[in-house]
Amino acid sequence: MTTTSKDPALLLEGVRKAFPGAAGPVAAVDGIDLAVYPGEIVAFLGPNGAGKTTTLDMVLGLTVPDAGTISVLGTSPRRAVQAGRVSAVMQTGGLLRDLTVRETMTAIASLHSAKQGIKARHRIDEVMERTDTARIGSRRVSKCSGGEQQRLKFALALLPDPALLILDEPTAGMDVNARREFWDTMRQDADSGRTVLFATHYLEEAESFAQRTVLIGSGKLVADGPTDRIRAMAAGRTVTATLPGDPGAAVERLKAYDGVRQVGLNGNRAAVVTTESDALARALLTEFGASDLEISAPSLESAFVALTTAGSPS
Ligand SMILES: Nc1ncnc2c1ncn2[C@@H]1O[C@H](COP(=O)(O)OP(=O)(O)OP(=O)(O)O)[C@@H](O)[C@H]1O
Repeated sequence: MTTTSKDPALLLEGVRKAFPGAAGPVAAVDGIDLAVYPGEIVAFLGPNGAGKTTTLDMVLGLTVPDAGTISVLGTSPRRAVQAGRVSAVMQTGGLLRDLTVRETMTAIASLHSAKQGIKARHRIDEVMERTDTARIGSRRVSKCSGGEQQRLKFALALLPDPALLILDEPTAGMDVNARREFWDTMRQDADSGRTVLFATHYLEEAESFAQRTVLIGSGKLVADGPTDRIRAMAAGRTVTATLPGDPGAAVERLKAYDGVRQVGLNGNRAAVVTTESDALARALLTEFGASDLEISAPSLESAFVALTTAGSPS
């Protein structure tokens, strides 16, 4: 099948995947629709267990969806991987500890199919320069730091010059410096027009690298849009206050305020998740006669939970 620049590089429609659990099947991915277009760099952001890895495994043809369809560069995930058009840096997947960095590159290049292999072998030097692995070419993998090993995996993924690159938490376990170095390398590659989808726990990584962020929680898409907009949603604060009179009626009024994402009530105490905490605090004090007001910044994790349970924002 031929593709045009308007065709998505990646298309997921109604994708579902469940795993057996003690109390019956657990939906790891619960009906995901997603289109990623050529040249886009998209962060797949979500807390632990959100379904990121399961989704990426299906995109790479490592597992098959229970329902729904996935098209990668106009073909099936498996075919796209076999043709070297999509490659990945995954969390698991080991390197051979006794080989040097350069030997690893050469060995993997020779594993590509005949046509791909010639192309990959010709790219070794260029890719090693680009990923800053050339200077550690003669180092044994076992002597490389976690960050260096991750850069080597990245270099291996670039060997077939894939149109689509999938990264599953590529900086997991790296310290701040190694993480920054990794993203600097990635950024240099980004100009090449490659489509990139990367899973991360870190909002900062989404912010510094992706124009678009897809937020996932409990196997469902919670939000999808420009990263700065997602940031504003996740950066909401919780304003807690005691309400006089009939708190039930106040809850309905509070929901109508700008920036309010969720309103909870415990007795007379209301907890409001909002992106406009100053304005809401002012209104609570002046218009609602509220008292004992507190404003807290939730962790990213709890912001995700609030967003997930607040329903899908537009
Ligand atoms: N092979 C499996 N068998 C049973 N349950 C699984 C399996 N793989 C994933 N799960 C469950 O599916 C859900 C989604 O897991 P997944 O690894 O996709 O999430 P994630 O967003 O990648 O999380 P993390 O950020 O921790 O890697 C979790 O509840 C997980 O426990």
